[in-house]
Amino acid sequence: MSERAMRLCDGAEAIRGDLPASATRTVDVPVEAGDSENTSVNRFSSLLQVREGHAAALRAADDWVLTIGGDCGVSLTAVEHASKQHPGTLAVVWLDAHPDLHTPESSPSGAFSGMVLRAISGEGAERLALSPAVAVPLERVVLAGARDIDPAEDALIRDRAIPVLDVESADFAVKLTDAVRHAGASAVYLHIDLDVLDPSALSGLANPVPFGITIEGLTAAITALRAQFPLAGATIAGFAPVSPEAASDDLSPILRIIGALTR
Ligand SMILES: NC(=[NH2+])NCCC[C@H](N)C(=O)O
Repeated sequence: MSERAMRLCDGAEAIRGDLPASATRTVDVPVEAGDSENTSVNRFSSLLQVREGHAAALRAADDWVLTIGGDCGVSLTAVEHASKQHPGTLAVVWLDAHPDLHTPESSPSGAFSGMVLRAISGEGAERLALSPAVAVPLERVVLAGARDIDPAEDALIRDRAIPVLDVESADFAVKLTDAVRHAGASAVYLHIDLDVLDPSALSGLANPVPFGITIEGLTAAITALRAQFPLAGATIAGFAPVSPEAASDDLSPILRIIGALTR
């Protein structure tokens, strides 16, 4: 396993340790890197395998589900599940330093984590992109906190007029609820890559990007959204602590985010 993958596993495990065991299910991720199967997507075979295990775990759920990653890729199957409960009316709010809007062809890295939102919209990566019945089209996507944007993503954002909200703006929470309402959604899926946070808020970020949101700003935005829209599901991804000690220092801010989602 790569060092990055190991840190993401340790991070998920650390969060799990603080959650009620009866409400938690674990989806195993293969330790071997997996094969690209002649696609331009790294670890393609492993992604399909995790997708299957994740879908099976979600089928057993009878309420909305909080998926803890891992990297952002976990939102693919999680949003698919939520979209089945809200066909044609789900909005996705992508709180992330990255838009993750690549196709395999435009991706600079081949990492699926940089393609997952495009796949959720039903475009891009073949055999991973959601089918038309459950895809959430880009008209119902709101980006918040994206500030590490590749040129191909920037072109798509302009071309399809996808809203990109500045998390440092004083009325961020109001702009966010307005944007979701404008998308005509009746329920919202909240994807949170922890790198949406300012690097000063959390030490366990794989790729910290300056000028992110504070914990207070993030929890206030979550609370504002939940006051106006039913939550269809949520993801917390990208927790990559360098050591178990470092992980425990970060748990209190992460538990505050989980509190805002569930309380
Ligand atoms: N959500 C994330 N951490 N995404 C990382 C994506 C980085 C870069 N844009 C890529 O596609 O490789």
